[in-house]
Amino acid sequence: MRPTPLSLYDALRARQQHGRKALAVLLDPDNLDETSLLHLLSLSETHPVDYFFVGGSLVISSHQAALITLIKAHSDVPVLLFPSHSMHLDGPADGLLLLSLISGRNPDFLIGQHVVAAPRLKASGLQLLSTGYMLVDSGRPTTASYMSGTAPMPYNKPGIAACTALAGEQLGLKLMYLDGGSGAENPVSGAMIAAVREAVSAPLIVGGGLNSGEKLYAALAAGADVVVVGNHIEDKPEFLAEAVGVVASFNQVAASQRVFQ
Ligand SMILES: CC(C)=CCC/C(C)=C/CC/C(C)=C/CC/C(C)=C/COP(=O)(O)OP(=O)(O)O
Ligand SMILES: O=P(O)(O)OC[C@@H](O)CO
Ligand SMILES: [Mg+2]
Repeated sequence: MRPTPLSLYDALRARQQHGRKALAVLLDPDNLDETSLLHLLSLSETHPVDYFFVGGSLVISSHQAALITLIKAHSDVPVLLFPSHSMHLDGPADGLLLLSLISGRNPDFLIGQHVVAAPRLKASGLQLLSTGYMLVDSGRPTTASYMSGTAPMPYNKPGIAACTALAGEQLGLKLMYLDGGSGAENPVSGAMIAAVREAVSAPLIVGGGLNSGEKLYAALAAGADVVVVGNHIEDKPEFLAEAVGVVASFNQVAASQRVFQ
């Protein structure tokens, strides 16, 4: 009998327990046409990624569902919706990051959108991954903080991020996401990632402005379990090879260290 596949959450936990890091590529439907998506999917056959996240702060285009259908036709990589609004739920994805914006104090993004979306989410059959979403000041205003009407957490206050994540975990959120925001000038600091890592046991996703191998490596070394790259792969799809290489080499070194322990 074939074993039942692990749920998305159990697979993330299993990875984390084995010290295996993951790369998620963020696809923004507003910045992606079918030709560029097919190019990226063909690159990802040679350089396998772990997750596709799909989302953007507006989603003006109406082809999100068609893009996800195209991914599903060409790839087995799990697709997770990364919605900025309860309206952005279309497409045959595998799961959804059910974000509660715990760095902010806007009730609509803490619980309001979720109330509106709840019946549709229940009917969708999507695997829901409740996620404490934290926006961090990255040097300039970001679309996500503007659109959500919330102030990001100060860049140099790891303690605030740690207590925010801890409170989120105590409330039952299963994943944590530290985000410097799309195209962040400065990615979230290693000190903040390490403080959150220390405070909670939930798998930790980190993104925003990770546009070089060194920045990806630093986020992983500080304790990120999943690193997310959006803009830089949109601009330079060839960066996918380097990003995949950084995560793979990190995993290899970690595995060989375990053998010699
Ligand atoms: C309950 C449901 C279904 C949704 C909750 C929605 C919440 C709480 C969202 C959190 C706040 C927010 C605005 C998150 C943004 C997430 C996102 C898709 C970011 C990626 O978009 P960017 O790449 O930053 O945007 P642009 O490329 O458009 O600048
Ligand atoms: O587009 P970038 O800067 O890679 O950011 C990815 C994501 O974390 C933004 O929400
Ligand atoms: Mg974007």
